[in-house]
Amino acid sequence: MALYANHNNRGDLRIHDSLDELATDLADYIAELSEVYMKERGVFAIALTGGSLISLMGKLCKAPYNKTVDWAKWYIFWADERVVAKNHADSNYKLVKDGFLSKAFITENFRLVPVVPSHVYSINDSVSAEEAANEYEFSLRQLVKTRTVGVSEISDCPKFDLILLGMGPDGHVASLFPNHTVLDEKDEWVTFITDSPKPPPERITFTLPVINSASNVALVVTGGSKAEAVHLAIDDLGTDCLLLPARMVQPTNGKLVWFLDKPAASKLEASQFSE
Ligand SMILES: O=C(O)[C@H](O)[C@@H](O)[C@H](O)[C@H](O)COP(=O)(O)O
Repeated sequence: MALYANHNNRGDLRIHDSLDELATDLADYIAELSEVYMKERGVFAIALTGGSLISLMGKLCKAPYNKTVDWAKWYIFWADERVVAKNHADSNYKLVKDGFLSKAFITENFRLVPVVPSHVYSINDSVSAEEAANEYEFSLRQLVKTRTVGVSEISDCPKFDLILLGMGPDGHVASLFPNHTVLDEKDEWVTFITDSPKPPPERITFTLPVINSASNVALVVTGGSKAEAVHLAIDDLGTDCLLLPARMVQPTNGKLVWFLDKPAASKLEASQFSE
């Protein structure tokens, strides 16, 4: 059985006994939001990352979601991407394509989960990290103008309907790593780094203002190696951990939800939970 809690300003916690249970809850959550924004805006703008998140989203390609979700209205983005060729094993696009989109593209004879290929915004993999980030931001600006992606009420930032993030054991999210100057970026929507502590070194990433302008942000974090970072990102610990990237995820007008398994949640202060 899952445990649910609301932890002050650190969002809703959904803690699951098994990865299978977590994956079902995650698929329900994404499908529900997709329906809400389809009704409200006519489209659903979702940003993904890489990592284990993508296989945990796998249930969306199966019944009932493959029939109930209006995939043709989905617009898919990456909150971070490694600057490698799209067919490279390190590519977050390839991960999503193989694990999800290959089951999701409309082709002539194959309509399992029909996401429209032109609604999938992968990076230009034939230019430098800086150029790729600039081009990605330029595309986003066009889509914000047409409101395919919403716009924040309090800044000019894009307002994604949902940004899905993983978290590393060091507390990084997207390609926002601890103690990196990229955390201070306030003006750009999409920026680049060439010195990622986690390989490969060259990446593009949404900046914190963009992540924090989303309507919904979900952090999907599993495994005991993340337990300390989960504790630092969620529990009330004074000022010491305020610069942990995952703790800096604080949607201004949006909703934050944590999908955790029990090992990832094992160092959280326990008093807050109810079954
Ligand atoms: O490009 C990347 O490296 C990923 O986007 C990265 O931010 C990932 O989401 C986390 O490292 C968690 O990954 P796991 O869930 O696989 O541990």
